[in-house]
Amino acid sequence: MHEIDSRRPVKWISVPIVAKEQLQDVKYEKSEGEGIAKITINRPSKRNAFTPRTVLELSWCFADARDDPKVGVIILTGEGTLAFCSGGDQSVRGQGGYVGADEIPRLNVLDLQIQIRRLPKPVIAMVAGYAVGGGHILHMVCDITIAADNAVFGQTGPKVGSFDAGYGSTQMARLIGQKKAREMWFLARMYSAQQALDMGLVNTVVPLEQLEEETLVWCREILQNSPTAIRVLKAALNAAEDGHAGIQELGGNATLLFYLTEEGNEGRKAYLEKRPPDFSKFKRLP
Ligand SMILES: CC(C)(COP(=O)(O)OP(=O)(O)OC[C@H]1O[C@@H](n2cnc3c(N)ncnc32)[C@H](O)[C@@H]1OP(=O)(O)O)[C@@H](O)C(=O)NCCC(=O)NCCSC(=O)CCC(=O)c1ccccc1C(=O)O
Repeated sequence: MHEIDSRRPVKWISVPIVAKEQLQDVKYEKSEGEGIAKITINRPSKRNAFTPRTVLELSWCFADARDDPKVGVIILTGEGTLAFCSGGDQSVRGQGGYVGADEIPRLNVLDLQIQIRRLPKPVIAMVAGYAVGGGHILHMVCDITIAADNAVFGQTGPKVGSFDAGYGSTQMARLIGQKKAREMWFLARMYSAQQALDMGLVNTVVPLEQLEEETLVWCREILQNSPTAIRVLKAALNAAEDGHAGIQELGGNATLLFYLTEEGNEGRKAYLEKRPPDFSKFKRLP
């Protein structure tokens, strides 16, 4: 039998990181003088269906919005009035996932869902037209959904041979309850904006022509409130449902806040000054 030498030396090859490129499938905008970022899926001829490339571009934009200290709230939307997003682009679906230029099959929208969920700023889905399949899940993982009166919501997975057994199922059940979630997935029906509002799937419904105006009102109201309070509340609401990952997210916020205190800095300073830390002046509050 051929012996494998598991102690053989390794050869490390330096790998260049691909730099971010021009956006093709997504529009990324920021409001002048205000802390609002808008990310728009820009494939209206495909009802804003996403490919691996679209998802990658969305991820770049969300990362930028996360890192920009001037941004306090992010809008996710779709180009045009016919669709927010119609889910994975079935024309690039291959064996084992959606296939892009690199020919690797991916389900990278799952990473995007996590990125939105964990982003420490509110993400508002601004939905006109269809939010179906993976597009429906994207709006569900956003913190708030503002729907136009022409919005249509639904899961098509069981019709096209797909399903999301992650947030697409569990978060849906948290939002609308187990019975309704089973109905939505098993029957794969479409629901109007009003029905979605009645189920607790969206926060409000407004006339299509007022969609952006109303979304901006919500954004501006959020921006008037404490960013740290909102950040920790988002993490707390996630933590109750996300197990260890949720606690880690909430815990990260506690560490961040501690790093901002004199007590937290005393430990760091003492280490760098090669002296014992003096925590005696810090109160032990009840
Ligand atoms: C959205 C519709 C109901 C809109 O209907 P209508 O307004 O009549 O427009 P059409 O004429 O049907 O469409 C116009 C044009 O767009 C093309 N198109 C629309 N949607 C898609 C799509 N998803 N993929 C590819 N192409 C699409 C359509 O073919 C037309 O093109 P022409 O060339 O003009 O003919 C309706 O379009 C519709 O039902 N669309 C399909 C919805 C759907 O089934 N989506 C896929 C669901 S499965 C999914 O999203 C999986 C996602 C995923 O990656 C995933 C993986 C792992 C775990 C979880 C997930 C996850 O779900 O997130």
